[in-house]
Amino acid sequence: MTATMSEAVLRRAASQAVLLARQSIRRCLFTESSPRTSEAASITTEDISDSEVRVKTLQDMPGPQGYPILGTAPEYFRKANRGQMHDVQRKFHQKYGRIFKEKLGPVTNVSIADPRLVEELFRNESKTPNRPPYDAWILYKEMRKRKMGIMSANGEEWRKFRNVLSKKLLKPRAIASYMKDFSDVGQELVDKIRTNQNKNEEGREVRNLPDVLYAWAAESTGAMIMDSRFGCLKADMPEEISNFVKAVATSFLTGHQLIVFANIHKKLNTKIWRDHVQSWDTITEIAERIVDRKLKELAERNRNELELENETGNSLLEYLLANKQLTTNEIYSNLTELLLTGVDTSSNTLGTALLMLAKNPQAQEKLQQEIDMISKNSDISYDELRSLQYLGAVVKETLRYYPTIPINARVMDSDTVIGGYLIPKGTCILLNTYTMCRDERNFTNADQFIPDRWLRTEGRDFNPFTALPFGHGTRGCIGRRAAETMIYNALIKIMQNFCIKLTTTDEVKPTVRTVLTHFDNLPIKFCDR
Ligand code: HEM
Repeated sequence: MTATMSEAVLRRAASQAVLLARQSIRRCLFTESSPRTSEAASITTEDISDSEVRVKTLQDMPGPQGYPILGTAPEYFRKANRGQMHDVQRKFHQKYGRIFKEKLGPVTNVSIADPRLVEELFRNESKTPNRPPYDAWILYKEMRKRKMGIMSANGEEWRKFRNVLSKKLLKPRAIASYMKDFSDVGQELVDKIRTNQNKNEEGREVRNLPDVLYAWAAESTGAMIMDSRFGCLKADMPEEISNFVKAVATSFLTGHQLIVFANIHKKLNTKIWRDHVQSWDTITEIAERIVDRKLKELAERNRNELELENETGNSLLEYLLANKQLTTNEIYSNLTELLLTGVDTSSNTLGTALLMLAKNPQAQEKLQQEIDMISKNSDISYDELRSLQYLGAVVKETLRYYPTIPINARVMDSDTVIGGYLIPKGTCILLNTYTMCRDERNFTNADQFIPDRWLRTEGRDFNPFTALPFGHGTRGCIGRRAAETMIYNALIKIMQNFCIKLTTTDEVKPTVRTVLTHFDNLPIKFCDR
């Protein structure tokens, strides 16, 4: 027991654990709406042993010893493990079990990889959950005196942003209004793929495919967030926009390099830090220019008319400007953070989905058959899109097989019991989505790509807390609906035009730099259908 934990806290925690154990048994045995899992369904009172009910402390928790002062940090920097944080964590879980602790320098993190523990964590969340701060973003914002946005803010400030933005981003009707844009951008992606195909090959590779997918994501997200068509996929893309797209990519890459020791990089003014600052400056400047242009345009329109429309009809930007709950500076910062978050995640998810389809020709054929049922020449509605079951299953299976965010995280804002351990307030808990999704105990044939497992007819037999690629709860991904809608639209257009094939038989390994990416090696080619 650590000195900082009072008896009262421990007693409260112990009774919390007993209560949780009882609730968990009751839920599993009697509640229809609880996650149905073969494992959970077979839990009995005997499974909750005495040792689980008696609360333990962090000191009792297993975990790697690590090196003096540095802890396990060197493990992640070893050559073989670089960019493989998801796999290092998986191996630690294989050795130490479903919950372990590790010291990274002076900080102790806890990792979990069991859907029941994930559920426990989410059920204990406060109304304003926190993820670990993205230090590089925070340092930049402090330096330039910029406001935080939905990604970087915490507490009541975050809640205000979330409430305002959810009204537009989480409502199906609001997302449905972007269908035309997403479909048009999907067509532009197909055109760009054709332009960039190497002309002398049959089944052609595409030059700079990751950049093309990045540009697609910037164009789709921009259309939704900024109410602007940037022209990222056009041959005559303006230089300003080209710099903008590059800046978005640089900001994420350098942001990842700055995950550790961001403050030291800032103090020493290293190249990584300077590039990071430069990319944020570019993004902010362009984002602010777009918002200002819209503000001017709106000032010339009838406000009452605008306020009436703003629930569904108007774009996100018009809605934010009309509803006035956020200041102009808050709008700048929120739109920029939405754009930054949306582009990296969506482009990499689409890239990985294409790779999985290339690797699994049968799944690709089945998807093409479903898509061929819809007319090539008429616009598809949002409801029709959501009814394409196999398309949804392919994207879900891609995100299970290679979750784009392989490790989610929370910083608990009160002492919490998870898995029978009292975890002190302020501890960072890593939720290992990748590890859980590749665990045979959670998914049958976990190392195989089987979209059919997501079809309603297949009687899903896994715990929904195992595969949460968009996170969960009030802090879960606010762009989920938008991301799915833009990815579905892009896949429809691609499948209508091309068959995708692998260009290598070698093993293709992803790397993790906050997002899991195949952009360092995406060996696929596009053959005309
Ligand atoms: C397939 C693509 C995407 C994936 C896999 C993804 C995944 C995630 C995950 C795992 C989180 C953390 C959730 C949590 O903490 O529980 C998250 C948060 C977030 N995502 Fe996404 N995301 C995607 C696309 C997008 C898009 C397109 C946008 C913007 C339009 C977006 C905006 C955000 C924001 C703003 C947050 C922070 C929400 C908050 O703190 O309240 N995401 N995303």
